[in-house]
Amino acid sequence: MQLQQLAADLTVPDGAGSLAISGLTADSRQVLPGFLFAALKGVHADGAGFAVQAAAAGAVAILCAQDAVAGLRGQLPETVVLLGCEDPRRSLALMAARFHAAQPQVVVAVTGTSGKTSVAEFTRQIFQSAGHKSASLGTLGTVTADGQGYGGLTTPDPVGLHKELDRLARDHVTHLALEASSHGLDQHRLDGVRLTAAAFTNLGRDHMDYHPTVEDYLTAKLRLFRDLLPKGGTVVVDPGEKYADRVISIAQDRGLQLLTVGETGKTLKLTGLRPSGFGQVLTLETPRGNYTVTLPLIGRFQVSNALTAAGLAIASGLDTGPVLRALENIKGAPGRLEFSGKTKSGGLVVVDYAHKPDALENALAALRPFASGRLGVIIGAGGDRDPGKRQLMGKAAQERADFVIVTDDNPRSEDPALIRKAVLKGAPAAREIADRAEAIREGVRQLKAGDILCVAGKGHETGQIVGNRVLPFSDHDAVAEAIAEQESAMETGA
Ligand SMILES: CC(=O)N[C@H]1[C@@H](OP(=O)(O)OP(=O)(O)OC[C@H]2O[C@@H](n3ccc(=O)[nH]c3=O)[C@H](O)[C@@H]2O)O[C@H](CO)[C@@H](O)[C@@H]1O[C@H](C)C(=O)N[C@@H](C)C(=O)N[C@H](CCC(=O)O)C(=O)O
Ligand SMILES: Nc1ncnc2c1ncn2[C@@H]1O[C@H](COP(=O)(O)OP(=O)(O)OP(=O)(O)O)[C@@H](O)[C@H]1O
Ligand SMILES: N[C@H](CCC[C@H](N)C(=O)O)C(=O)O
Ligand SMILES: [Mg+2]
Repeated sequence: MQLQQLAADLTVPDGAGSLAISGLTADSRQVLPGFLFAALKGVHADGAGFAVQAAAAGAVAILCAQDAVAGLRGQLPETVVLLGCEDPRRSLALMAARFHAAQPQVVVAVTGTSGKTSVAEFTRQIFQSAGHKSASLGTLGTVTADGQGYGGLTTPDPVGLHKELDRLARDHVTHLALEASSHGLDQHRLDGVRLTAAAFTNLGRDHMDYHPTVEDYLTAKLRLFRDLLPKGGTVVVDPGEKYADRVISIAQDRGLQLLTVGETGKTLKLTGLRPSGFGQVLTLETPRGNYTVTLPLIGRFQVSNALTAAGLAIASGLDTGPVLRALENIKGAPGRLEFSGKTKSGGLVVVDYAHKPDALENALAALRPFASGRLGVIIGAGGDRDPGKRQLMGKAAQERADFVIVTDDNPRSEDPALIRKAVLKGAPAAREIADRAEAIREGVRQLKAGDILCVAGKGHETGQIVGNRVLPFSDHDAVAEAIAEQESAMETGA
């Protein structure tokens, strides 16, 4: 693609417009001959410091902040075109959207502290049930009816994201639901995505290592509604959620369509809710009539997630009746309150991805009614992530469970003992078992008939990040092994 097409909204230096660009990247290590390299200021490094390496690797153009142009000019060969701009992250994303131009016809996005993966997955399943070739994209990677692709970040970098949207569209995927993380929104990873509708789930404690204040965290999330959703788009929200008023006022100020769900919602108004076996029966008032829906999932929060997903599907043009019928066959996202095993003694083990205080409270509250005996939980906290949430997670676990085991999650570059210590501050009565597999074994050993054990924090993950190595680890596998070991010990009378 020619530089002038790629940089349609920027001033391209004289004579450089016809320069052919063969690819884009913000990582000098990924540059190939003919590439444009975007020099971005990051959390750890300044990309401008890698411009010389990028040029040596074959970059023919460099996108950078306007005030970096003069400094870089002297360091680079004359032939390398320097493209200064106000906001290089935004410009890179818009370029990526032009370079990888195809997108599914309908793209919806969801943001919030918890529930993004679940809402994106439910929305995909509803789209699919209406006969549309569909995908979801987020923490689980790309999920389609054919299976799951590799996942890294919740919201991929803009070049990777637009490449994936282009691939999906070429693969005839017409409907896509994607997760918008606060990091992704703040870093303009989603700019250039053509959205039909956007939803807000909730805002609780997370990522206070990255966002200086809750207001800053909320502001990042609100970008989805303020900057990314175009005029004519629909905002889906439960007005009863904390901070929903901020989302609604943006929708009103910008004249966006508003679709509200939940007890005080108008389009999908929840008028009744009762448990039924391992599910819940919802009664709903809608402009298309009243419905009774049996949701095959437990937990009040899954009701919110299901209604938000239904709202996104309706905002995308699907009919209310079939959308609500589709909820009756919805499957929970992998690793979210997922049944993982049953011990011979009659205890149940559930794997859940709660790794923030609110999520943990909600997951344990959802399980409590099903525990005729004790409710136990295994928790840890990730390294290189918001340290302030650790003690609060410990506290939530101690308050809501009958026994707590504190173990390692993904320590990353941190000392795992110090992470556990912070969690234990909130749960002084907990047992500490560093090794996650051993913690799960011990949790399983504790189970008697009617007890439930919730293994929290890692959900669908298949690795444990220790330092910069990813060691194979799956909570589901560890649970299966612990149950099998216990059974063979019982058989041999050990
Ligand atoms: C803190 C954070 O979000 N960092 C993201 C950010 O990196 P950065 O720009 O700050 O990186 P940096 O290391 O400071 O480097 C600055 C620039 O120099 C470049 N560089 C660096 C070294 C080199 O040799 N050459 C080179 O060109 C880098 O490519 C980068 O462009 O932009 C990168 C590209 O988009 C992301 O990969 C990276 O995610 C890191 C790996 C990460 O761990 N992010 C997590 C916290 C994250 O984003 N999580 C969210 C939230 C999850 C949720 O709760 O839902 C997610 O969406 O997954
Ligand atoms: N609407 C909700 N409100 C509160 N907690 C929720 C909600 N939905 C899910 N949870 C809890 O949060 C955990 C993570 O859910 P999910 O993966 O859907 O959220 P997410 O926003 O995608 O999280 P992440 O940002 O880590 O990707 C679940 O396992 C559950 O414990
Ligand atoms: N998307 C989340 C994943 C956290 C998963 C948890 N197991 C941990 O490592 O903290 C994050 O990047 O904060
Ligand atoms: Mg997610």
